[in-house]
Amino acid sequence: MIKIRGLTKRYGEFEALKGIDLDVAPGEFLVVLGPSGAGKSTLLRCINRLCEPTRGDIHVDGQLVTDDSASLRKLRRQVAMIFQHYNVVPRLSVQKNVLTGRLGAMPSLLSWLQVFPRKDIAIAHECLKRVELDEKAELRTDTLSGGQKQRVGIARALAQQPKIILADEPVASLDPKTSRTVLTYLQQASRELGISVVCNLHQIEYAREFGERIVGVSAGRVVFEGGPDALTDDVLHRIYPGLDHGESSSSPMAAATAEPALRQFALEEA
Ligand SMILES: Nc1ncnc2c1ncn2[C@@H]1O[C@H](COP(=O)(O)OP(=O)(O)OP(=O)(O)O)[C@@H](O)[C@H]1O
Repeated sequence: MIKIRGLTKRYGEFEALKGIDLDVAPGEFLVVLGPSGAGKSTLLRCINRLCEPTRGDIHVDGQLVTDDSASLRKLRRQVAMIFQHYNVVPRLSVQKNVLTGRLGAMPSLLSWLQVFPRKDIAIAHECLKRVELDEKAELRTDTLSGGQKQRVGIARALAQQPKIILADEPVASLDPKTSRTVLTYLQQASRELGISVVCNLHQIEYAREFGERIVGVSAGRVVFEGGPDALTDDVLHRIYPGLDHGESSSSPMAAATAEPALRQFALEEA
């Protein structure tokens, strides 16, 4: 479904991606795991052309993606995005937020007027059912919890009826129980609808639990590719260089797993 060859991205003199080769199969749930600054977001942003690759080719569903407008329009219809901070419109209802996922498929006058055909309202309702939020459709989105907002984010992505969902740290702002719930909805949608998911994560235990395949990225390179069982301590050292056995009384794996919690703590302190 996605074929990436020789993907390089430079920001000025700095090379954030250093020749990535990667394939994602139809319906696959792929987790991209790596430390902060490894290049995970840049990789997703290059796939959906939010940022322009410096070198390399990306094929989506057999078509080479280029920067011409027809190619980009097609890409935007096929690829949906889920963000760490949900990117919902707080004052809009839950249903309206989900309906924004339909805008790209609607005639431009209707989308400009934000008049949604009955068919699109039915699709939004169906997507809300998938994440068990249909009863909250009429509520303002800012009345929801973080986990519920991310479920709205998933429903909005599904409403787009995409072939691919790119999820950039979708649970980084959520507690562990809510994170599992959110990832489970995403996993179910991928399985039942055959959508390929590329999901950036920091948390090793979620990568193991939800990833059918895991790609480890470190300093802009793919340093590991394999199933969850192959994610050994040695592999974790490759993905998280500098992680040393003496750093923690527990295993390196636990130390790496703790990283997002530490980051969250730092944020709360800030
Ligand atoms: N617009 C930009 N301009 C300059 N440098 C950038 C830009 N975006 C990202 N970078 C740099 O590229 C590197 C990779 O960043 P990226 O956000 O892709 O990493 P990441 O693995 O997603 O990290 P995190 O998990 O913290 O989001 C980092 O060193 C970052 O500072």
